[in-house]
Amino acid sequence: MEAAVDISTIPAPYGRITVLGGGAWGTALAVVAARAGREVRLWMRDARQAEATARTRHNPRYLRKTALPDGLEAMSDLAAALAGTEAVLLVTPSVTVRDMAARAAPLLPAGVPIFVCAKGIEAETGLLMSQVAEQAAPGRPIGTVTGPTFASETAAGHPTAVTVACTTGPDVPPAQRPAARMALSLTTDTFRPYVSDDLVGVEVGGAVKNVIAIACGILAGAGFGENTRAAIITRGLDEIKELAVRLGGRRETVTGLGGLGDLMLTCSSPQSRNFSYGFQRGQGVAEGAVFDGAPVVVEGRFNAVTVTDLARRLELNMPICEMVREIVADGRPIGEAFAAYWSRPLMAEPRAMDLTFPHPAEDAAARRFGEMMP
Ligand SMILES: NC(=O)C1=CN([C@@H]2O[C@H](COP(=O)(O)OP(=O)(O)OC[C@H]3O[C@@H](n4cnc5c(N)ncnc54)[C@H](OP(=O)(O)O)[C@@H]3O)[C@@H](O)[C@H]2O)C=CC1
Ligand SMILES: O=C(CO)COP(=O)(O)O
Repeated sequence: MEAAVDISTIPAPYGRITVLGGGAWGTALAVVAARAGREVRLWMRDARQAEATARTRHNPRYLRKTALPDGLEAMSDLAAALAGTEAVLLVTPSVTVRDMAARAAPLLPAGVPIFVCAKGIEAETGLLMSQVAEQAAPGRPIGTVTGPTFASETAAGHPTAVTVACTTGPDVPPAQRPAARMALSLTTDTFRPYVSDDLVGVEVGGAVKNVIAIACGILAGAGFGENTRAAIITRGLDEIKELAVRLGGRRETVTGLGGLGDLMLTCSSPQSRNFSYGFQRGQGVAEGAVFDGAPVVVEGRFNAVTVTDLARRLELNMPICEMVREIVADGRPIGEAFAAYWSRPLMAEPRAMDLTFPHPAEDAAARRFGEMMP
């Protein structure tokens, strides 16, 4: 006989969810939540875009082919979007998270959780996105939904898995914890969330992988193949792990969906804006001419600086992120920056062995890469 399920252990999904940000990922998450049976309000800052979305049932600017399901309402009035909501997904670029959370806070009752889905680290403070939201909208659980998720594939119904993590009060039973409730609230036949209690670990993965993806893009654009990509992904994972652990996250979280999963996706697909930005730079396209000058959200370009600022403060060695910073922020020629990265002293894997030797072919590397890369 099958064991009876104790229904007190099953989380209650949220009834109404508000998504702040009508870009590609905000629209995709709103579609997922509506498909999962939630009543969804999708807030976008542009009134004309919201009106057209509501009228045509398609977002005219992002994921244009995706028909919006019943139960999803688009609007530009922030107070109306947040009225009566039970949980918020904040899905605007990382530089806007503090402002958006502060605008939402007075319109949200205490206790309504905010899940920040932007990937990054704040420039002025070195804080993770959940920590930024916690400061700007205190008095509520703060979490994230993250993982290897291209918006267009999620919206098209490709099987997609994410990690959901959230702060929780000490006495909250497992089924009432916001991460579990949000995971259930977003579950559909094709969208499968996992729950994590390591918010720091999953967020560090999301912030740093975009910088590593730029490095992979640059090297692919310069003509290097899969050996090089695998090396950068693996050494990039090591940088993510070091930062996550230093900030209080757990080592094993880094090999989950929000770490290795997202790193693999972003580092190996031209669909990624970060990879694609890097690819164009690696082919010799000048900084201002990438994406023909269009204002595309490339989080890693900005976060190469925020991540390395934080690493420097923590005295943590993150050489791939430093190389990307030199190229995208300091304007160092790619060949020179890569040669310097590649011909650093030889060392041990793992870092704990603490072993280094001078690189015997440093000058040859500088000549080779300096000649063949822009
Ligand atoms: N796209 C993806 O596959 C995924 C993206 N993410 C993350 O989600 C975040 C958002 O990315 P994504 O949706 O793809 O980006 P998009 O460029 O597709 O959309 C950005 C959205 O944010 C809005 N926005 C920009 N600035 C502001 C502001 N100051 N105040 C309010 N709204 C603003 C834009 O409005 P407008 O159109 O009016 O400019 C637009 O609706 C990023 O951190 C990204 O890394 C995470 C997982 C997957
Ligand atoms: O975060 C993403 C996939 O998980 C989207 O990556 P890009 O921002 O590089 O397109």
